[in-house]
Amino acid sequence: MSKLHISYNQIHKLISATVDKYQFVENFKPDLIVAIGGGGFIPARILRTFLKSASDRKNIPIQAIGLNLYEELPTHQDSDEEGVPEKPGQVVQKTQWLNFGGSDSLVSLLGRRILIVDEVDDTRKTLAYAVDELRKDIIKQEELRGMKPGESNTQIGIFVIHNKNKEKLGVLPEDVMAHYYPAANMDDVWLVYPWDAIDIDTHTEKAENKQ
Ligand SMILES: O=P(O)(O)OC[C@H]1O[C@H](OP(=O)(O)OP(=O)(O)O)[C@H](O)[C@@H]1O
Ligand SMILES: Nc1nc2[nH]cnc2c(=O)[nH]1
Repeated sequence: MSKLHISYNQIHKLISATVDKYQFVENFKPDLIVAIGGGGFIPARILRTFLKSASDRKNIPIQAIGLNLYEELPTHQDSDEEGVPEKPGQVVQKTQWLNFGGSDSLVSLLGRRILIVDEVDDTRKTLAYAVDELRKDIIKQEELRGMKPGESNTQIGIFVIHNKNKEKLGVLPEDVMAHYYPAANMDDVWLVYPWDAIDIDTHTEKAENKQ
């Protein structure tokens, strides 16, 4: 599978341009970011900078969840190659989730405009899983408050740096797709992100040369 290196600068500028392009501070008005780790953490933090600057409001809180689908492919032991493509596993593994519901609850989801952030939408399995689980939590919280499902009018939107143009294995509900904001739409190549680089200078050079 061919690869494309992406630099920190390219990511930063893409995120900035996307906030302007979709005007989603005005259109979606996110008030809670849920970052899918590990790849969603750095984009979420950069995005928060531009959301704050566009809305002139205080920082939007970022909550973290951990989901894992991809497995490393075996490489030669003496290989020092970076950014080796991985293959998707069968099921998404939940390694970390939101803390809510009990008396020690940290996050109320009800009535929020939740923006899920990840770096890449590939097969879409991870995003579909995240939305599904989040919706279950919203319904649980509504039940706890004696509300019917959907009564709290909690909204979910999605921001990704890269969406790959390909057949998707995961399906997102229509109301979520209405607030789906990819910074860039890409061919189906393996994207090598700067946080996976061992040698960041070589990585950045390749990214600048569109390699
Ligand atoms: O659209 P999909 O095919 O579901 O792939 C997208 C997911 O794959 C990567 O996660 P990974 O499982 O590699 O975990 P990581 O973020 O910790 O690297 C990436 O961060 C997305 O969450
Ligand atoms: N780094 C990286 N992780 C992924 N997870 C799913 N697709 C990709 C990709 O193209 N690059």
